[in-house]
Amino acid sequence: MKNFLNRFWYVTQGKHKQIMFMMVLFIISSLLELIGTGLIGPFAAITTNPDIIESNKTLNYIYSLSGFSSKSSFIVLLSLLIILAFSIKAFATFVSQKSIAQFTYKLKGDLSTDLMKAYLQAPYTYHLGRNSASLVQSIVTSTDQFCIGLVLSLLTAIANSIVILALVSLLVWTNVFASVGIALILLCSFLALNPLKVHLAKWGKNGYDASVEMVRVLNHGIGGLKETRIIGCESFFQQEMKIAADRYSENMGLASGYANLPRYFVEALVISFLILFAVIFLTLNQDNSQNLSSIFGIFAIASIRLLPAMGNTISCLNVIRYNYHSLDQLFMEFTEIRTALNIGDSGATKEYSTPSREAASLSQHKKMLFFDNIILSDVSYSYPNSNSKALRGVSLEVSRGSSIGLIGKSGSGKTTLVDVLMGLLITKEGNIYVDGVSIYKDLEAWQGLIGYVPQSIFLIDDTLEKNIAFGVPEHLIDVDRLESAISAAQLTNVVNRLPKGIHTPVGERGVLLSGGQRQRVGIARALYHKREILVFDEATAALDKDTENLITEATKSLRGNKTIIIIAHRLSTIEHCEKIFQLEDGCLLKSGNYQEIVLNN
Ligand SMILES: Nc1ncnc2c1ncn2[C@@H]1O[C@H](COP(=O)(O)OP(=O)(O)OP(=O)(O)O)[C@@H](O)[C@H]1O
Repeated sequence: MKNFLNRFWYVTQGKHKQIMFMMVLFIISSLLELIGTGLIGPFAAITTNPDIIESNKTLNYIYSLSGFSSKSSFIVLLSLLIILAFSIKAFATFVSQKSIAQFTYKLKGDLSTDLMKAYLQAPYTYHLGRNSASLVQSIVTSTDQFCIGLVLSLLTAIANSIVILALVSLLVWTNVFASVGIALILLCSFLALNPLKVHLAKWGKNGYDASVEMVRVLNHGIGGLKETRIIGCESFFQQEMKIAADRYSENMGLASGYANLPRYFVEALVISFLILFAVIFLTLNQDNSQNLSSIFGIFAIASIRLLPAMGNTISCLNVIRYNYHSLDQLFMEFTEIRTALNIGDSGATKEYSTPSREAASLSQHKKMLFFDNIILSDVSYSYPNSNSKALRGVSLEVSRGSSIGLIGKSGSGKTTLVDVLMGLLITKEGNIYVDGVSIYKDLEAWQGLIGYVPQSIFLIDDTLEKNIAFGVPEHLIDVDRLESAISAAQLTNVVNRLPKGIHTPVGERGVLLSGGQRQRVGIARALYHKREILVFDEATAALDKDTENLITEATKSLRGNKTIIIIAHRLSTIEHCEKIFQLEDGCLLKSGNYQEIVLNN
């Protein structure tokens, strides 16, 4: 329980005041419920026999205080009080229920946004070890299960518990025997049904895992649709989806089906007890039917409100149980990410300011001064999950405005070197200087200088314009800058041929564009954001000769203006580079111009 509360408090940081406010609302509505229900019993007794007003001490005292001269006027007052209490109670309950609903849905929105922000800020190595399906599940499903399943149920259970407590106090005051009987029934039911909670938690967790699996299978099968079609392995993914979906439906079906069992069980027992109690009371107190009608008045109302409240609370507790893992999941996500953010990348010891990515537009990134050169000094790097070094003591210099090529066998460390250079991976050994200043002094400003064109460009399912001005809100897109980026990336003809020009949607992951066009969109994107340093990661490896030439032309035209770093498999793409660095097994093997490195070998 303590563990649950600690985690709950941790995950709902910043919402505690609202939770307290709702608690106060629940208490007020419960007190009104108590007053209203408490008045029904005496009211029933008085209407049956008005003489009770004089014979009952309390009623007689209130009657004399009220100053009414007739009992019928007093009964009218009593009925008005009851109507008033129930009306105010109905309003207070409505307000509290509304606040619960608004609070939980707002909480879901806030948690999803916080998670997204945290994932975006998390070190790159954090993502190397995570499956994107599990991140999607955390943002979409865990927050849903936590807020709608757990928090909503918890608040409803607390609200109901306050009502139950108030009504039970009323019952105890009315008839101890009946109340003790109900309490015993509840205790026995709890003990009998307790083992169910273990199963509910297990079913809930299995259902969640199965839904993560479903997203993973979907990503694999549909994400790689071309390969899936050509290889003809649709049935494999269908089968995988069926297994995950069956597991999901079986577990979630059991969890939600059995969550209501205790409710119906307890309701049946309490009703049976009340009927038996009435029969026994009548048999033993034949002469005291007025007292019985008063007791029954209270019991009837209490049953109308108490039984649903009890049943609802029990159901809520069970819903909490099968959604409990979502609290664990979110707690783990937030602690892991916060730890990762605090220690930086793979426990890096360098001090640097954590990039804050809150700028509305990437083009408004602050930038580091860069007039002279970039120097990598004795840089080594090991991936967190690996014992061997992917880079070993690499030192090199890149002058401003120059074009350099990185070559080497597969696995020699080219991508790692570029990732370290871009500040995605943080070195533990060595340093990187820009005009003599370490990039780790201000990584965000350093990254503000870099444009990255990977082999496989990530395109969003939106217009060409938004793909080029990636991350910039539509109303802030600079049309002139967009046009010159399109022209420099040799995309003008492509745009002219598109039915809606730059406003043409490119399809999911750019399926409506060819490989070479996608590549050039990547270049235009880097240019739009006015990056000084352009990094091409095997940008031309998968293209035909003509398209490759077009792209090489585009990069050539940038010579002198931009500093260009190209990872290349095709040596023809780096012919125009001033300097070529060859890597082998994480070390810099040699460097020189194209003649020295390529032609002479
Ligand atoms: N995420 C990772 N975790 C652990 N080791 C990795 C990771 N990524 C790469 N490596 C290892 O680091 C070394 C360098 O890999 P890198 O991708 O930088 O080579 P590369 O020269 O770019 O290869 P390619 O030309 O095939 O892309 C390889 O031994 C590789 O196995």
